[in-house]
Amino acid sequence: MKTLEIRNLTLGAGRPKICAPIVGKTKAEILEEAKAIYKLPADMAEWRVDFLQPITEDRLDQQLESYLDQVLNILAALRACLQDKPLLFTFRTTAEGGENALSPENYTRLNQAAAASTFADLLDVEVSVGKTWATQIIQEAHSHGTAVVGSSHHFQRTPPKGEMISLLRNMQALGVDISKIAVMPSSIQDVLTLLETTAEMQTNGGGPIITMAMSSLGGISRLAGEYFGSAVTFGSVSNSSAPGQIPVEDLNTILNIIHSNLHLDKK
Ligand SMILES: O=C1C[C@@](O)(C(=O)O)C[C@@H](O)[C@@H]1O
Repeated sequence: MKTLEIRNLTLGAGRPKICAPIVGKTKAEILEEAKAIYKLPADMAEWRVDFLQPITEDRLDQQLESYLDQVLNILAALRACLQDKPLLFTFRTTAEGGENALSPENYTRLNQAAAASTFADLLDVEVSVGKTWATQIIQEAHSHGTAVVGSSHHFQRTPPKGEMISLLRNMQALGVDISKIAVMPSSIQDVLTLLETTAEMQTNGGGPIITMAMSSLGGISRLAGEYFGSAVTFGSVSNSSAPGQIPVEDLNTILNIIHSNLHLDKK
């Protein structure tokens, strides 16, 4: 599998990297969470921008300019706070399980502004925004040296394996650097389908992928990335950003045990 270098991290090789989401509603809360993450064994942080209390909650699209100023101001402060830890910028839309919504045009403008600031190392781009918009974001991100995580979230179900593979491959064809899929399992068979998809993608030669089955039923998928081929696992700090996330410190312990166990045969 191709790997991706982000600052001091190699994504797609060795132990999965731990990403801690920041879900504060205000600048003060956001920076407090970033300070806590800086001290934890998290390899990187994700700012879930959709959790930020917008200037006028229901009229985000109309207030875009001031919203962009607010976001970029916080992004600069986050960059300083996290120092060398890579930062993923994510606006998760309500349609994909997030806390806020933007028109496709404004979603594109927000992500392009974040890329142009160069404060974030990676941008999460929901491919459901459409090929034209996604391509514009990816091009802008790459022109500033910002990597892109293509994403697709299924909070109601686990799609069949063929559908998940097509989704992940289509993201790769769009030119993203990492492709991610999150699904909701309703049985252990769904979790196995997700793991099987991950293992199959690992051998297809594309870039790194990130997969998870949400809720406690899917817990194993957040731990077993080194076996099946998921490059990053999201772990909670005080509040989680999705069902089933495991606290960062527990994740670190378990991932380390799995990693050393996997290398026992080589000793
Ligand atoms: O896409 C993901 C994965 C996630 O939904 C999870 O299930 O851990 C958590 C989100 O914050 C992140 O953007």
